[in-house]
Amino acid sequence: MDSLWFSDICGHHVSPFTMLDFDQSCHRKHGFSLENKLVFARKLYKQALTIARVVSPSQLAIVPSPDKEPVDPDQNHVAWTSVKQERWEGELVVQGEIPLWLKGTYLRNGPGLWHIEDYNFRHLFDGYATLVKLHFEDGRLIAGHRQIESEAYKAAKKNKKICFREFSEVPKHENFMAYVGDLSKLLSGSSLTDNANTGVVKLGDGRVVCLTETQKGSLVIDPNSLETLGRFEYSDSLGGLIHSAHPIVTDAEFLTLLPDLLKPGYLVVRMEPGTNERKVIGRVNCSGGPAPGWVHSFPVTQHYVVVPEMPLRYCAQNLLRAEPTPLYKFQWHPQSKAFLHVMCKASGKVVTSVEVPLFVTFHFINAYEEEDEDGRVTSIIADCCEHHADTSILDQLRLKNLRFFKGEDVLPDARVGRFKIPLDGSRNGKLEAALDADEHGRGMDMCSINPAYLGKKYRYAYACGAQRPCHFPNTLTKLDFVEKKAKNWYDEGAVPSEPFFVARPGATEEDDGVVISLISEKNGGGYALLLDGSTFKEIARAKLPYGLPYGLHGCWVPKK
Ligand SMILES: CC(=O)/C=C/C=C(C)/C=C/C1=C(C)CCCC1(C)C
Ligand SMILES: CC(/C=C/C=O)=C\C=C\C=O
Ligand SMILES: [Fe+2]
Repeated sequence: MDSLWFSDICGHHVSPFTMLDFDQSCHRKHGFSLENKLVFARKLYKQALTIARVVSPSQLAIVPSPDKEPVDPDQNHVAWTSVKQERWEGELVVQGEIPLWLKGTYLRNGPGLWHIEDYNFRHLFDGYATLVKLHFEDGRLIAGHRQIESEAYKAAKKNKKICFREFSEVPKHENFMAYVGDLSKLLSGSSLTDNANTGVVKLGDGRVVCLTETQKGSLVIDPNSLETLGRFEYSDSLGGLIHSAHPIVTDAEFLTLLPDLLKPGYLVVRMEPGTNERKVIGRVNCSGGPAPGWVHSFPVTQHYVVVPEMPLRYCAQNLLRAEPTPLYKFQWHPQSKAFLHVMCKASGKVVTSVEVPLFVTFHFINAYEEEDEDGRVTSIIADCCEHHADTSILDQLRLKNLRFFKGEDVLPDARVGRFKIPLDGSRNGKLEAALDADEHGRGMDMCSINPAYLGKKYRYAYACGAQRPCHFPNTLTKLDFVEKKAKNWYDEGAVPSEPFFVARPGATEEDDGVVISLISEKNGGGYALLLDGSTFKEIARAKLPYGLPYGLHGCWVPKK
């Protein structure tokens, strides 16, 4: 398959995967007419025939495959069970005390529906998005959840089958012609999902947007009713089909990375509040590999954007496959090495690109600049939830693995990986654990910080850690990078979601605030939990009428 190349209508030889950027690349080079599109469609058809000759039928997914995942109701923790109903809202009875200063709505997004009819999805990341809200006011708590009405979700419900390409699921085709049709839709991007199931952000202008890794999966929602209001249309002509699922969002800007699959690299872009137009800050070329590394997230300092180039790279042939590979749409290229690039936010210049030890991360935690006594920036520190350069965590997040826990200690080890990037022209950066990983049970992911410390030297982070034996992060942990200690919260059999820090208005201490998490209990129940940001002790909890599935990332919408 590596030798399979498409040629675009302009005669450029490009890999099938770079054709995903077809609109962008051809437009840039030649403009884009209807006539060109037709010529392209004809060529595409011929190329699909070529692919069909070299790829086995199971890889093409023409034949519906009998790949239902077994679901054992006794083993099925509510965290990994589809949400019970489309929507619900109600006031919760609070045990303990919600601080009166906590006024606003915590929103949490995540993949909450993992089946259509009797077809069960395979991977945690495939589920249709469920948005949850916790509205705090006057010590009271109103909760609710609602399915996000993406095109992918609506089409699946209407047609009773998967209709778009999800993280690991691919629509099944009745026959070869249907496959060819779908292939062309893949290349134009129209068959990609808009299932915005990863995160939710509040833009500086107040709009609230749910996101995933496809750009079309940027959906505006109403933070009160949780209604899906429509697609967030980027008004620029930057093109491309994918972006980082975790933009950096402040009241002043929205920064994100657009991987360039045609000429391996990344565009660093910025969007101002009140606009839908992303403007290019600069471009980074990859230092290794046949394709850019997966960029689920990236960190910034006050003056720089750090662009990670992981050896886990986007992969053309895995994208075309219908049956998931252990690394899904990605491939591990250790020989291509790992790099971190540093771009100046003001000028767009790449000030350094350093090789670093191989790493695997979904989530960067924060980054900051280190200065010498004359105030010159000498290096950058960038922290992430690092999986010891082991990609097996991706497969561990298959629903089959999450649902069948028999008490074995199978969660792969993770740590807070701390990169040190020298700015003196040296070619290599360092990677070490920021604290002993035993402090948090060698589980580490789903992090948050006090947002006032974004890009600045910071002391605390909140994340999910592990109490072993376990198969998934099952604790909430507060990390102290000065004392190199962690405080852990644990409830036997419970699956907590990302601890989200909200600062007390007027606070001067970094950890003065509360930490919010939603807990899925082993008995099928669930509750909202508030911990004190400083002591990390419980201050309030409120039982939900039924347990909710696991969720990913959240945001805070303060009450105006
Ligand atoms: C839920 C989560 O964290 C990640 C979701 C990732 C998705 C939906 C990725 C989708 C993709 C495609 C459908 C095709 C192109 C590659 C890729 C961005 C992985
Ligand atoms: C839930 C998760 C990793 C857990 C590992 O310990 C990763 C989620 C990634 C997407 O947002
Ligand atoms: Fe994420």
